[in-house]
Amino acid sequence: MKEQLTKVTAPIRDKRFCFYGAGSMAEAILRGIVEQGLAEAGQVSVINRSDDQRLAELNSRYGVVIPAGPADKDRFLAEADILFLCMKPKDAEEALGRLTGLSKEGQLVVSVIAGLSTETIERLIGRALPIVRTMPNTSSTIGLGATALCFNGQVSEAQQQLSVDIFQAVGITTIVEEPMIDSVTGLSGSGPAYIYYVMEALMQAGIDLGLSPESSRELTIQTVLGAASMVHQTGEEPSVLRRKVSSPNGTTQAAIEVMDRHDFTSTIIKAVRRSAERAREMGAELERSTTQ
Ligand SMILES: NC(=O)C1=CN([C@@H]2O[C@H](COP(=O)(O)OP(=O)(O)OC[C@H]3O[C@@H](n4cnc5c(N)ncnc54)[C@H](O)[C@@H]3O)[C@@H](O)[C@H]2O)C=CC1
Ligand SMILES: O=C(O)[C@@H]1CCC=N1
Repeated sequence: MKEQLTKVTAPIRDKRFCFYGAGSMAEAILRGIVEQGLAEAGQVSVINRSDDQRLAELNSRYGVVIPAGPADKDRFLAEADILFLCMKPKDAEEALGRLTGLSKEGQLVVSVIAGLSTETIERLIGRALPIVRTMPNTSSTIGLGATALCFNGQVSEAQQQLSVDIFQAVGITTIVEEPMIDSVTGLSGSGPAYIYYVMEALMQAGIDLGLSPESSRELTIQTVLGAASMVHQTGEEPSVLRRKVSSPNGTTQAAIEVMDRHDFTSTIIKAVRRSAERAREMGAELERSTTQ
């Protein structure tokens, strides 16, 4: 893996961005672009299938451009210099089919769709285009996202840098080879949900032990925030920090022994592997269903 440490340097003033799909990932990224000053809101358009209220909401929050009617949707798609594919995998075939005949030479396509390969995107659109496949996560919403990117052969160096700049506006970025995107999906794409799941369990445990729901919630949040920040700020390995919490024959050791007896580590590893495998399956299903 090659780390990308480049931070956003200059605003992009000469490009039009279009978000095709207006859900949580689209909002996370467009918010970063606008609020970090990477582009003016007037350079960013967003379209979805049918929920006009959702588009109005995005317009009022960030000032981004929304369509006045169906003709605008096609115009935004056709005129975009950078087109973000932000629909669910199940909607990709229909949505990408609409781009055939609309997409223009050299238009940069940036996909966040889990499982969908650059090759399948190119085939569904029906022409050779520069395509960036990414796997961000929902923490992009608050600028703490983790995004992996890979590029097909048509993406120029300037377009690679531009893509990195965009995702740097909402967190950290890493460039990987395309097969690794599925692994990233298993780790950091789905990862926030694993941590939320652990938090749900911790909160429940606190309540079971007699704490109020409010106290249990606050203590859980601060514990997770503090632990992640400790790893980040001290640079120490989690295993080292864990040992510092664990006194011999003390309370932490007693808890970890319970986790070990229930295969905590191997359960997490299996879960991440299954998520990555599911991403591959989803890609293969899409490939199969769209070539029949
Ligand atoms: N939610 C997450 O944690 C992550 C999601 N992803 C990927 O991001 C993509 C989007 O996910 P979410 O934002 O969570 O989904 P979402 O369900 O919140 O949003 C999907 C959007 O696509 C639009 N859409 C669907 N079909 C369309 C069509 N034919 N034309 C125009 N718009 C259409 C919908 O109207 C909706 O606005 C998915 O492919 C997912 O794999 C990637 C990383 C993390
Ligand atoms: O669950 C999913 O399929 C998407 C991809 C990564 C996170 N959420």
